[in-house]
Amino acid sequence: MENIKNYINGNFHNPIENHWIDNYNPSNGEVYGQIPNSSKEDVENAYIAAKSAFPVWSQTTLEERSSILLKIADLLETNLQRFAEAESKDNGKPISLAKAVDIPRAASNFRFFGNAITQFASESHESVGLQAINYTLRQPIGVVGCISPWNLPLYLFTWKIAPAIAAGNCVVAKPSEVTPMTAYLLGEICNEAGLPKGVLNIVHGLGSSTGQAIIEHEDIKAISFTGGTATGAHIAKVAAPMFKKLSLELGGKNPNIIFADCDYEDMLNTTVRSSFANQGQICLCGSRIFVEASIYEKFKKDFVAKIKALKVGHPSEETTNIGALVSKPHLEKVKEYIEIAKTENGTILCGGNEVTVKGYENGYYLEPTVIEVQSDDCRVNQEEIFGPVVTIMPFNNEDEVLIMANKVKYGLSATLWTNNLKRTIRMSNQLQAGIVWVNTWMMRDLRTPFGGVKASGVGREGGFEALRFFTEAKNVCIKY
Ligand SMILES: NC(=O)C1=CN([C@@H]2O[C@H](COP(=O)(O)OP(=O)(O)OC[C@H]3O[C@@H](n4cnc5c(N)ncnc54)[C@H](O)[C@@H]3O)[C@@H](O)[C@H]2O)C=CC1
Ligand SMILES: O=C(O)/C=C/C=C(\O)C(=O)O
Repeated sequence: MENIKNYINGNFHNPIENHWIDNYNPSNGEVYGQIPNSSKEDVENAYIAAKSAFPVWSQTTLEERSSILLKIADLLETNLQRFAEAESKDNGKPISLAKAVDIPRAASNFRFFGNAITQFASESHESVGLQAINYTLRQPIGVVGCISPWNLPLYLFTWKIAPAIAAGNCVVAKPSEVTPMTAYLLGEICNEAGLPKGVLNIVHGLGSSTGQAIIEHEDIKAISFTGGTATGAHIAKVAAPMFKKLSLELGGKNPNIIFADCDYEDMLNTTVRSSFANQGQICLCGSRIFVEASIYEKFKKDFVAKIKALKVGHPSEETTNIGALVSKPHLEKVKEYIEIAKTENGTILCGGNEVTVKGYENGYYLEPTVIEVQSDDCRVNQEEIFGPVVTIMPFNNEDEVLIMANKVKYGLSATLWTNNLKRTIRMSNQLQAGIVWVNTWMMRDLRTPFGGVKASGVGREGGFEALRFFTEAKNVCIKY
């Protein structure tokens, strides 16, 4: 059994109340370890450690902070294989993906913010004619909370932690209870890199107990959260009366809009990825595919052929394209949507069934599923499924597809395939999304603002936006 512990003040602890949760391996459905279900007292201990570390950490020079973050990045890279294996086992994702994307990006998060903090500057304003000068300080907030989901476990956990500590805060962090393993391993790396005790504290447990204790804590002054929209709404409700700073990165139901004038092969290969990467469990996946009518039948045939060729298999096999879904309840949720599609006159063009992988019969495997829908209003086209399921339907013109693209409650990302420059600009201006990719998908430059509009969230992560979130601006006005 691979049991894990809380990381508080640089040490590893069992939960005070000795409550534990089973940790499942999605590839075979077996319990392979236990994780703490931490209580309010554990969160309080984490908070006390963070609070004690803050006076020194917040005054540590930028060079010193930077060098520790860069060391963590190096150590993650040195331990790539171990972390990738752990991520794949905990989450069900193909090990090839964890090795190529998840763990390298976690290292990049630390390296990026280790460098960014040395370039972060604030503004000054000369009040001309009033003989005064203003300068703005950007001071760390204090103790902040970081709560992350299960789909990109270490990738998203570190996307929050790295800017928080780079900016001089101390952190109480909680990874998803469904995928806690790499966050646990990160504690060891932080100690080895020389991160002072208490700067980062990691408490494990359920959202309703451990997570709730973090968001309810009066002195945890900011919460950075990625996860479901309903959870985000709940966090906003709890945090608002305490005037906490909030960054909420929530769900998506992103349109992938394909015009006939695109580079067809590039579009086709990228659309396979944007539909099914990570078993479709990325908030940025293009789960609603709209195709210009003149190429619809050709696209349908070519796309379905490519999807049928994807290999669903054990995550440890290098040839696997689609691994296991993260949990049994999640598999059941996704299957339910496939049934809903049938009642809505959707046509299952391929997939739709569970897959039995030899030797791993109890794993949570599902075929990548393409559903042709009759209308953009149906539930499978409106609700976040967050699994290997996409819908496709044709459109006739730009105005029509723009209306359909925007007619959902979400507004995270949109992908546009076209070589028409004027159309690109027109549509990018009007798409209701925080991120628009044109002729690409999930190309990430960590300096850019990242986040959504409408029910996809509040605030932006990435680059200096994240450093601004994790600091308070204080203006100083001096009359001379
Ligand atoms: N990145 C994204 O956009 C994600 C979207 N989702 C969507 O949300 C749906 C539900 O998935 P869940 O695993 O239930 O996501 P969730 O939103 O419940 O979990 C995300 C994180 O929030 C924590 N959490 C839950 N309740 C909390 C509370 N009351 N206070 C503080 N923290 C809390 C969880 O423990 C986890 O660490 C998915 O089916 C999917 O549609 C889920 C995960 C990631
Ligand atoms: O690349 C990023 O910074 C983020 C990617 C994905 C998510 O945030 C998500 O799936 O929640």
